[in-house]
Amino acid sequence: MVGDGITDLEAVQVSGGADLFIGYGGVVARPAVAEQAEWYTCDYSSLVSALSCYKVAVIGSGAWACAATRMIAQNTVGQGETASEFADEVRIWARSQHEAINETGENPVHFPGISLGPNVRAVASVEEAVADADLLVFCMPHQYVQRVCKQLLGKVKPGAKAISLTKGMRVTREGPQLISQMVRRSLGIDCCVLMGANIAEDVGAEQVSEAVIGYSDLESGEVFAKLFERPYFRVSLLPDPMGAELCGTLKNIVALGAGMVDGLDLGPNSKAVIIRQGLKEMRGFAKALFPSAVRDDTFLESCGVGDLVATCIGGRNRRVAEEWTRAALSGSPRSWSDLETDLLKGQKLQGVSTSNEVQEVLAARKWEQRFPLFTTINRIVNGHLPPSSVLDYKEGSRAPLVEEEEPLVLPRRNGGVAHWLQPLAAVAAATGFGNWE
Ligand SMILES: NC(=O)C1=CN([C@@H]2O[C@H](COP(=O)(O)OP(=O)(O)OC[C@H]3O[C@@H](n4cnc5c(N)ncnc54)[C@H](O)[C@@H]3O)[C@@H](O)[C@H]2O)C=CC1
Ligand SMILES: O=C(CO)COP(=O)(O)O
Repeated sequence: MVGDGITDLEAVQVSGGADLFIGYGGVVARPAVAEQAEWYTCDYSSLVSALSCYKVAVIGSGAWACAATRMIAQNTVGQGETASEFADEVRIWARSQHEAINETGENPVHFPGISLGPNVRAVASVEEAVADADLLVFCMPHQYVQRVCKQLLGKVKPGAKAISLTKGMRVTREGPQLISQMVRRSLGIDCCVLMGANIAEDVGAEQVSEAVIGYSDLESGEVFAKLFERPYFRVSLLPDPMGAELCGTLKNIVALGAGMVDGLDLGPNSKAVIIRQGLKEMRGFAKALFPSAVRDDTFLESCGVGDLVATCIGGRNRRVAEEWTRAALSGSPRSWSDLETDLLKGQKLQGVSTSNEVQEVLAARKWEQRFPLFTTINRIVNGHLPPSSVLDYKEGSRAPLVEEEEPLVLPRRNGGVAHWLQPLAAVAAATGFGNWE
């Protein structure tokens, strides 16, 4: 309800009345109305543009979701009052941490010690988060996105735009499906991607970082670039959304290989072998899936070589794979899920399930030997080869897959029967990684 009289104020009723009263003082200015109205304006054009400014919802509240929310909130704070492009408030869907975020301003579990911003409001329900939002920022571990999309069917504002910060993919009966494709298909809205070398804690500490926004619709890409760009966060637009998203997804597999190299106590030369071959297979896989869409240059951007290097040096996939390798070599193997719980404290490991998903595609298309590093990492992850095989990836990709009970003949360099691989395979098989919710 918009009005200028005291009786107009009374139109707001809990049941059956107006939800909100906007006081208008452009013709007659009444002090009592100005005082009691939830929102008061004397200027019609600022009212119209304030009503039409973009409302933002972030779906997810993990480490990267919190760092992203913080950047967005820095860009939108105070904008609503000056009737600019974005509404001041940023809503974040936080399943279990909403009360803590609203009370303390930070997520004490996933992103402790970093304030998200005074204009951030956390909600417990994803439906409430997206209710009247124009810009939806999807940022959650990839295995949960499909379930959330199903929950949001019919709940998203028509004409809303989305962007996915999630790194991962799904394999359906029809073949691989990127997260942005899933959002686009299930919710019927445009979906860009933001990908880059973006370790959440470093972005939260405002260390200079860069990212690309992969877009199909330039107008959407430009809106999201304005939403994210900060002096410490450099955003460029890239007309190759699929290439960018596949880079972000596949580098998590390569980072597992880099962690294995660290667990084997090898140095930078050996890690460079993994990074170089990994980049080659990332490009090969992306171009094999989408030959006419994926561009070579994409792999030289922050989403490509940038993210690959950052994750192979400082990412969670690298860290967990290092510990997994050390445990395997010590003769007391630990499962991936056990290490995830222990080391990541509620954050999620994406590389193991992504490796299994990508391997499904490689097996279905008989591409295993075209992608020897991906294949070898997958066999190591599942306990069919020892971690030391990671650098012998050409041989590893040729090694026959064996049943868990059978003795395993190692690749030539190591020789002999891997007696310790049997418990390792059992531990790996018990991970449950690759299960979608
Ligand atoms: N953390 C990082 O440095 C970066 C992460 N990414 C990517 O962003 C995506 C999200 O990562 P983070 O925000 O770091 O999340 P995270 O790894 O910190 O995981 C915690 C999140 O998972 C959610 N979650 C846990 N169990 C759930 C369930 N059963 N159903 C629904 N949600 C559940 C939690 O609510 C929370 O939002 C991932 O795809 C990741 O690869 C991308 C760049 C950097
Ligand atoms: O994607 C990331 C950095 O860009 C983070 O990778 P991790 O999940 O391995 O930490």
